[in-house]
Amino acid sequence: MMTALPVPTLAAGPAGLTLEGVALADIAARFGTPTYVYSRAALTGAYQAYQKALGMRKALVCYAVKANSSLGILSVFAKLGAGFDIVSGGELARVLAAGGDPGKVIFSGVGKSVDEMRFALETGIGCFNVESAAELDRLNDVATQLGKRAPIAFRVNPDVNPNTHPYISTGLRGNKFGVAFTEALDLYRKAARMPAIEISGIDCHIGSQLLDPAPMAEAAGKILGLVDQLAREGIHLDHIDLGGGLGIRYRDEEPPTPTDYLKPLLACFEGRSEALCFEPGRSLVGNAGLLLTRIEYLKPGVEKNFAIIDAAMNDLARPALYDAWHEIVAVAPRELPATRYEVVGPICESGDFLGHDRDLSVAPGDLLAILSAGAYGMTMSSNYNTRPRAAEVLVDGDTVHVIRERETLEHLLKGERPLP
Ligand SMILES: Cc1ncc(COP(=O)(O)O)c(C=O)c1O
Ligand SMILES: N[C@@H](CCCC[NH3+])C(=O)O
Repeated sequence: MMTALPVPTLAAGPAGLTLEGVALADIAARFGTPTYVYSRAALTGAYQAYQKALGMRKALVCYAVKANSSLGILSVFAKLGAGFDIVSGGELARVLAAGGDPGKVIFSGVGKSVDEMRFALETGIGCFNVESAAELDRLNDVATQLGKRAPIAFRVNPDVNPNTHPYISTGLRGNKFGVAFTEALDLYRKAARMPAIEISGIDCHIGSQLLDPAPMAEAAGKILGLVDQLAREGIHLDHIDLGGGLGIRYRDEEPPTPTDYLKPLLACFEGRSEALCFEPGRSLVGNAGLLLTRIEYLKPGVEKNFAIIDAAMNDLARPALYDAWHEIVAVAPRELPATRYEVVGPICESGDFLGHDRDLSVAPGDLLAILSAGAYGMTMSSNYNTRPRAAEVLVDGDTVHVIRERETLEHLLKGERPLP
């Protein structure tokens, strides 16, 4: 059964589940619960799968920081030589604090503020992915004031349906992201005349949790047509950024490997001189992490039985937000017939569930592992119900590093004051 689980370094041992050989029960005893637990070997393996798929191609993998922005995770990728895709000044500060190379940073996002542009220009980031005409004007002004030139790519919206959840699809005409395909040529012409703008590339990202390479290959074909048209006008690009989006297995999905996903894209760019760039998030971290939690109570109900755990929607929002499925397994299943449970947290919302109808052989106090929680888990967590956020640890062979201490109530109340 364990080989069917999506976390590559998770295994069943005599003392229950282990990650890279370290017992999850020991981690819970040392650090408490709820705790996010990551595997360095799994992070490294996921990054290397991209490197292998890219082979000798001139290419840069820019990890999408929004998927998991903890310094410990960023430092693993920085040491591997990755670039970073950021969407805020805060994410840039994190990349720098983790030892990332600013020259390998690309800055995406539809709402860059003047302060964020200034910070990024002063830091010397690799490229701004510009998402509107107004942003281009603002960037030209800010760079002029600083006496700098801003390297840019336009994020072009190719109007391709990625066949994913509507909340995480970004490349359709009706989305807020990027500049319209039909508008792109004129914007490049305008940018080419701006003194503080340096045209560097083109970018496109159509959505997340993609399980089929075909929509991205269609988008790449459209982008390529634009690149050639620009070249005919004397506007030559150094790089082509094909975004992120490759999906992972949460339940029974069969996502392509990076090699299979990139194959049709690389075929499009065969023999071309531009560097390629990718912005994967979920596929680098999603299955390298799990959320370790303890059952507080088992509560039989009239219609359903509830397993009430010490993690909640504030720790992992994806089930409540997207009705997303995360596999939930007992760390040390009991010799009991399985009971069907609603796995829920302590928050005062009926939407506070981590999983519906899960068959578990457990008793109160037992540990559960909520799998595939490495991406968009901690980064989307909150303090709702004044709940301190979970700790995070990273397993690295025999060593378990605390990469984020559990929040305390002092952290939560800091900066607030009652009226005098
Ligand atoms: C601009 C941009 N790049 C990269 C990503 C990373 O996507 P994923 O985590 O699906 O690889 C996202 C999120 O969808 C994004 O908005
Ligand atoms: N937050 C989403 C992914 C959004 C991707 C960001 N562009 C998720 O948890 O699946």
